Amino acid sequence: ESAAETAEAEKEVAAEKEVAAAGGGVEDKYGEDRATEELPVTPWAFSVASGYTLLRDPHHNKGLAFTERERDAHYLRGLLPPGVVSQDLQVKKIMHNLRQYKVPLQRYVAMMDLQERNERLFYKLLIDNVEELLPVVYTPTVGEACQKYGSIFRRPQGLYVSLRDKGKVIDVLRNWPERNIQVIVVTDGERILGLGDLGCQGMGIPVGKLSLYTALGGVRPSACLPITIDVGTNNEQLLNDEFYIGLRQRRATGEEYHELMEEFMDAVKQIYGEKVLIQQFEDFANHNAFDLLAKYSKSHLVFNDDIQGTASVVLAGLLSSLKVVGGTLAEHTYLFLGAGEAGTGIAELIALEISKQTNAPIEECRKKVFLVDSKGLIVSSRKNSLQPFKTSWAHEREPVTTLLDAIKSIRPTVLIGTSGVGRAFTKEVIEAMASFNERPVIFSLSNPTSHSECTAEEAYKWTQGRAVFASGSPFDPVEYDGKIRVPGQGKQCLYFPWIWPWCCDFWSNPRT
Ligand SMILES: NC(=O)C1=CN([C@@H]2O[C@H](COP(=O)(O)OP(=O)(O)OC[C@H]3O[C@@H](n4cnc5c(N)ncnc54)[C@H](OP(=O)(O)O)[C@@H]3O)[C@@H](O)[C@H]2O)C=CC1
Ligand SMILES: CC(=O)C(=O)O
Ligand SMILES: [Mg+2]
Repeated sequence: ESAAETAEAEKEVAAEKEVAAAGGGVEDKYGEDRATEELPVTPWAFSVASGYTLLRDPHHNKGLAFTERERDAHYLRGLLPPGVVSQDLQVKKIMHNLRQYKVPLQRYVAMMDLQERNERLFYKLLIDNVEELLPVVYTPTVGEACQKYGSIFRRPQGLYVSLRDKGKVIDVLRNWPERNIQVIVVTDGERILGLGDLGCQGMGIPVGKLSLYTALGGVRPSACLPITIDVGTNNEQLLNDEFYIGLRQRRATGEEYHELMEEFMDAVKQIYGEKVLIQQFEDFANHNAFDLLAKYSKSHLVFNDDIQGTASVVLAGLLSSLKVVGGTLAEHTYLFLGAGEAGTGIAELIALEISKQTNAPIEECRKKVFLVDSKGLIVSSRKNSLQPFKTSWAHEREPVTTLLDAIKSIRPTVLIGTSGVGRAFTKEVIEAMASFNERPVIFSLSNPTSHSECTAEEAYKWTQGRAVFASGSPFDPVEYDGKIRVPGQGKQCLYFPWIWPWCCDFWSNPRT
C-alpha cells in the first residue's frame, strides 16, 4: 500500500469519526447504536436501535404503543405524539382502516407496509384476524400482488438470488442480516398459483407463506427467510413491463439452471447448517419440482409444499368428508382434473393411506385413483409419452379425452380439481357427479379464485345442496334451500402449526 493510499484511508476514517461524532439526535451513551459483532465478509452490523432509528426498525418498533417509561428509556420523547395507544387499540384501528379499502390489493399493500413498519403489530393483527386476513397475505390477493409486484414495489422483502450472482451466491446469503434461520421458503417463480410464470415477482409467495409460519406455526419472524431464485422469465408481458423487477431475459434451463440451484443449495447448508432448516420448495414448475425434490431430499431437509404439503391437507379433508359421506378411503373412487404436482402428490398420499389402512400393495391402491391431464385420461396406452411422475397412474383403460367422459366411464365418488383451469367443472360435470352420488365430494383446489374449477355456489346449486365442497381459495358461505352451507378451504397453511414441532422432534430423535 502506498503512503498516499494510507493517508487517504486515514482521512476517510477521520471523516467517518467526525460524522459519527456530529451524528445528531441522542448521544449514544450506552453504545447501543454500535456494532456488537464484526463479520469478516459483509460490512453490515448488528445494532440495538434507539430513538429515531428504533421507530424505523420494524422488528422493535411499537409505534404509539411505547409506554411513558419506554419512551424515556429509548430516547423517544418528542418523536411520538404524547398519546399512548395500546396494541389492542392499534389493531382495532388498523382493522377499521383495512375494511375501508374496497380493492383487495390496497389491503395487501397496507399489510405489507405494516409488516415493514411494525412487525409485532402485523403479526398480532394477522393472528387475531386470521380468517379475514388470510385471503390478503395468501391466495387469492397474493396472486394479484405478484402479478403487479413491480408496480406496487416499495421496499424489498426477502432475498433475491439471480443468475448474476453465479459464483458468489454465498455472499448474497451473507448479506441477509439474520444468522439463525430455521425455515426457508424458496421459489423460482415459474408456476405461481395457477397464474403461470411470474418470474422474480413470485417473491410475494414465500413472503406470504412465511408470514403464516409465524402467525400459525409460531416460528420467530427473524428465523424465516423468503428467497426468490431469478433465472429469468418466459412471461412476455413481464419482459416488456417497464416496472418489472427481475432479470430481463428468458429463463435459463438445463445445466445453467441446475448449476445455480446447486450453488444455492450448497451455500444454504454452508451458512445455516443442515439441522435447523426446513427448506420448502414453492411454486416451481413441475418439470423442475419433482427432480429438485428427489435430488435434494438426499442431502438437505427439504420438502415441496405443492406436492407434499397439499397432499397432507387434502387427505385430512378427505378423511373429514368421510364422516359426512360414509365409507372408508378404500371404498371411494377418485378422479383428478390436473396431473401435476398437486394432483399426483395428493393421489399418491391417498394410495399410501389406503395401503396403510388395508395392507394392500400400493400398486393395487393406486387403481382407485384416476387422473386427467390436458390430453385426457392417463391410461396405459399413453405410457411411453408420459412424464415420469404420471406413469404410476397409467391404468389399463380405454383412452378418454374429456373430463365429462372420464366421469361417465369411471363414476368417481370424489372429484378433485388441480388443473389451474378456472370453471373447468362445468354444470354438466357437476351434474354428472350428482347423478350417481348421493353426496358427491368436490374439491376445487386451483388458485387463485379466478382459476378455481368451480365456485362454492355452483357446486351446491348444481348438486341441489348435496356436494361436500372445499376449495383452494376461500368462498363465502352459500345459502341454498334455506340452509347456509360453509365451504371448506384446502390450504397448506393448516399444517404449518405442526410441521415445526414435528421437525424439532425429528431433530431431537431422528429415529422416531
Ligand atoms: N389448494 C392448494 O393448497 C393448492 C392448490 N394448487 C393449485 O393447483 C393448480 C395446479 O398446480 P400444480 O399441480 O402445481 O400445477 P402443474 O402445472 O404441475 O399441473 C397442472 C396439471 O393440470 C393439467 N391441465 C392444464 N390444463 C388442463 C386442461 N385444460 N384440462 C385438463 N388438465 C389440464 C396439466 O396437464 P399437462 O400435464 O398435460 O400439462 C397438469 O397435469 C394451481 O392452480 C395451483 O394454484 C397447488 C398447490 C396447492
Ligand atoms: C396454495 C399454493 O401453494 C398454490 O396454489 O400453489
Ligand atoms: Mg404453491
